[in-house]
Amino acid sequence: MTTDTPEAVLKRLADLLETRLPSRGGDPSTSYVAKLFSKGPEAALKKIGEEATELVMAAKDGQADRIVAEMADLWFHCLVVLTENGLRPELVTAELARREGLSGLTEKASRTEK
Ligand SMILES: N=c1c2ncn([C@@H]3O[C@H](COP(=O)(O)OP(=O)(O)OP(=O)(O)O)[C@@H](O)[C@H]3O)c2ncn1[C@@H]1O[C@H](COP(=O)(O)O)[C@@H](O)[C@H]1O
Repeated sequence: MTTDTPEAVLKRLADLLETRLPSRGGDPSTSYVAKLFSKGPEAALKKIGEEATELVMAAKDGQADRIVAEMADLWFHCLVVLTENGLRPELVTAELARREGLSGLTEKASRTEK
């Protein structure tokens, strides 16, 4: 298992995904990610739907190794979508950090009060 922090892994992968963008010369003939980008934004969104469904099935079966593998596929394709939109995983971890200590129930109540 890697000793990197999860954030370091996500940042490194995001850096790599950016090099696969058409604007950075990503080559669909040698790169899965460049090929996905070349198909347009719908392609990665479709993969997210597929991977989410596979994760649900793995979790229902309670198989730890499949849950981890399917979650990795899902996170990976979510990173692809972030990259396509010019966004970074640091924005997502910052948003999660911002929510720390704020109960989902409290947050929901504040929304319905508005
Ligand atoms: N982490 C991943 C990663 N996880 C999953 N995948 C690919 O995502 C796809 C998952 O789709 P499926 O399980 O549905 O398999 P499939 O039927 O072959 O997929 P499709 O052809 O239907 O899309 C597979 O092709 C996996 O190989 C990934 N491909 C790449 N990466 C990372 O992205 C980097 C850049 O990849 P390339 O752009 O290919 O060099 C790599 O070095 C890795 O770090």
